[in-house]
Amino acid sequence: MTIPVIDAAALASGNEKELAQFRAKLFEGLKKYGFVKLINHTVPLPLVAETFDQRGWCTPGEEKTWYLESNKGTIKEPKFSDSKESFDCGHPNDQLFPNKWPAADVLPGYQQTMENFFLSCGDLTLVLLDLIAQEMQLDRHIFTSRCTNEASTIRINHFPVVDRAILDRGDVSRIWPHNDFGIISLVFPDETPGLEYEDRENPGTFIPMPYESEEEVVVIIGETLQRWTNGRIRAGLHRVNRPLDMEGNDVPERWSLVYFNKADRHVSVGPLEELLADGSQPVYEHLTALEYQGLRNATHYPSATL
Ligand SMILES: O=C(O)CCC(=O)C(=O)O
Ligand SMILES: [Fe+2]
Repeated sequence: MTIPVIDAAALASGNEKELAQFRAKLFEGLKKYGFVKLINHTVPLPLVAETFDQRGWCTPGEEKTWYLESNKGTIKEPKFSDSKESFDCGHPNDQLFPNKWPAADVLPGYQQTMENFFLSCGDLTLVLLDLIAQEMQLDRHIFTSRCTNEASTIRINHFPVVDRAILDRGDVSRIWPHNDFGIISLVFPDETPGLEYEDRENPGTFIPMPYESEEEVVVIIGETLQRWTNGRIRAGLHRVNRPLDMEGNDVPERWSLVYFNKADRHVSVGPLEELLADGSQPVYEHLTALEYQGLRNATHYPSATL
């Protein structure tokens, strides 16, 4: 089971024939595996590199206080914890949970880079959602009419150097197996191996996602798209492990950038009517995206407030 690497150049060129081929491959890969990798996508590579360079938030010491206050995600559980720290932020104009930024002199340029990265990734996700809808013979805006990216988030994950014995003990991992909650996610990993996807032919076993170049982005189906489509497209279960072929005791440091594209907070994450038109019974209940996020956070992060 090998995740396809798909050339997305047609997104920029707009060539109709190439776009139709891209659309078909995108849908086929996402449906079969829950994951695809794209190259020649529309997020500018210098912007990805610039965002990776924003590692100042991770400086040990007091400067981190602002980040810990703004962080919505990192909650340590006593057991089965993730050995990582992360910075999250949302849409630049999010009114409900406004972003908190460090003072400009603490991390110059940080806010601007994060906002640019947010908007660029957001644009790509909306284009992909329209293409998926078209390939399913649905109204092309069926998903994007429910998603303005106002509730979407980006996360910079930092996996510090850790003693291999701690990870091998079995109660701490880099990230335990999970589905992302949103519609689709974009993951930009660094070159340190670690991201693994579930082998659907052998449930419960995971396959390392090969890293070929900094030009690629991994697209992952999230639970909201699974629910909207009443299970026709399934979320991609994944985890972050240590590099399998490493030597020595120190598991090397790793970074990743993730864009979680999420449904607008007031919309239902239950099956869409159009997906039940063939008479299939709804498999998921209706609740709003905000309620769903709260429910999933409570499962993943029992002490989280959001
Ligand atoms: O670090 C990665 O490669 C993936 C991160 C991830 O799955 C997440 O943050 O939800
Ligand atoms: Fe994830």
